[in-house]
Amino acid sequence: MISSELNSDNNGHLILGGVDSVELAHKYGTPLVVYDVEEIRKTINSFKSSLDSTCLKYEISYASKAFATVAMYQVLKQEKLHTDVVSGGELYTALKAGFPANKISFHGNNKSREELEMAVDNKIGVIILDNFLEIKLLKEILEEKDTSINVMLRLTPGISAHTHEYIQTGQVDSKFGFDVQSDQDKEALQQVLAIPQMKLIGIHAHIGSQIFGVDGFVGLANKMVEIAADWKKEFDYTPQIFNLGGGFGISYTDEDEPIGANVFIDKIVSTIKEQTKSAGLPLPEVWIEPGRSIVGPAGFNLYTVGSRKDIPDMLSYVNVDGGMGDNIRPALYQAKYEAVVANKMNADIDEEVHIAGKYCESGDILIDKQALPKTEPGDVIAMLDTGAYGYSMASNYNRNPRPAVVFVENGKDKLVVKRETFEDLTRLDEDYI
Ligand SMILES: Cc1ncc(COP(=O)(O)O)c(C=O)c1O
Ligand SMILES: N[C@@H](CCCC[NH3+])C(=O)O
Repeated sequence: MISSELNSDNNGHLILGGVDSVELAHKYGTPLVVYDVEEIRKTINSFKSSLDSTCLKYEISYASKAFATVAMYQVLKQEKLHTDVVSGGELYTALKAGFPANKISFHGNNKSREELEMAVDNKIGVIILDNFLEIKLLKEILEEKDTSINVMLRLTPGISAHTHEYIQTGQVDSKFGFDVQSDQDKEALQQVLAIPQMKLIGIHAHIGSQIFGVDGFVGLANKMVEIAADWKKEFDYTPQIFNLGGGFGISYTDEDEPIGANVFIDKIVSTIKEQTKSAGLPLPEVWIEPGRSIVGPAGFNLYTVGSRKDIPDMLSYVNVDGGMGDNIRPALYQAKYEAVVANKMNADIDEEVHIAGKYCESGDILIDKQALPKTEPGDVIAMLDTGAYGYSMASNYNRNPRPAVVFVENGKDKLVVKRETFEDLTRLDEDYI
């Protein structure tokens, strides 16, 4: 979200979902994570309408690692989306939220026996198999329980997306999936086809996250058709679903130029249509797994300004009451963000500063250089586009409690995750002496 697109009232207060963000900061305290739910729904609908126009069968499976709480799964359920989970914890949260089990995909490069059993017992929609041990474990579980389940194979297609190396996943040297270059995909296919309790419904690949170019997705679509054609010829098996993962980039600063969902989808689908036609394959169902693009722009982290350090001839540090514990991304990926002063939206820009967190790490700088009006202790800073991989990657570093989360929509606010307390921090600790 570009700061010029933000709404403010006559008092110069930032308005989120029809609610005064400064009042939210006072009511719930800071740091506070706020989601504009209408923004989430709008993005979901734009994915839906782009996919509707392709006339293909499709599913949008929200990647819940981007932000997974009971309330979020309830919104997804209301919007009739699928979701993907990557751990027993995400699966538990989705089920606890009443999210339909048959719309859940389970990912992960090292799912435990317990996690696989949990997925089988709850009859989830599909397990996305990632490695040979998992095929063996799942086979044992299905035999023991005398039941069956849908599976897909996650393939490593050998495609490098242009993004931060920590969030690339499709290149050959990746911990995820069956390597296509060395024919692990064919070995996995043969193993799965020989297990009557596993119903292989499709193939999956995910090339990375925060991707701006369509080339990687077009390359992936081509590769999937190539793989499917190969499998048909050698094994007489044709996957009915192509799941192309997520990774659609968003704009954190004006350096980022995201391509609309419609452009990605148009390119992916037209490639699949052309290539399957020339390979003599039926049109598959297309699944995508957007995470960041659905929740990223809808999220805002609110902080209160505290101390300040001015150094001659250098940028000043404006220190806030949160930091890397509620948003690790700047420290981990050198991710860039923008911020505004939520109670001074109409004030003139006065200076450029570092916005620093309160954690005991020199690297805990939320924004390296931000133009702001002159700030004072007590001002509320709103960091924009923090909705993906912010709260979901939060930690208790320095024994700071994790923030509360509030949903806003149509002028109403609702606390959806309570702020952690100091008691929560010691709840699992045991005495030693
Ligand atoms: C398998 C898989 N699907 C979907 C996603 C979601 O990606 P993004 O949040 O970039 O859309 C990820 C994360 O990179 C992933 O690993
Ligand atoms: N956590 C990453 C993206 C997730 C990658 C998941 N495969 C980020 O914050 O950008």
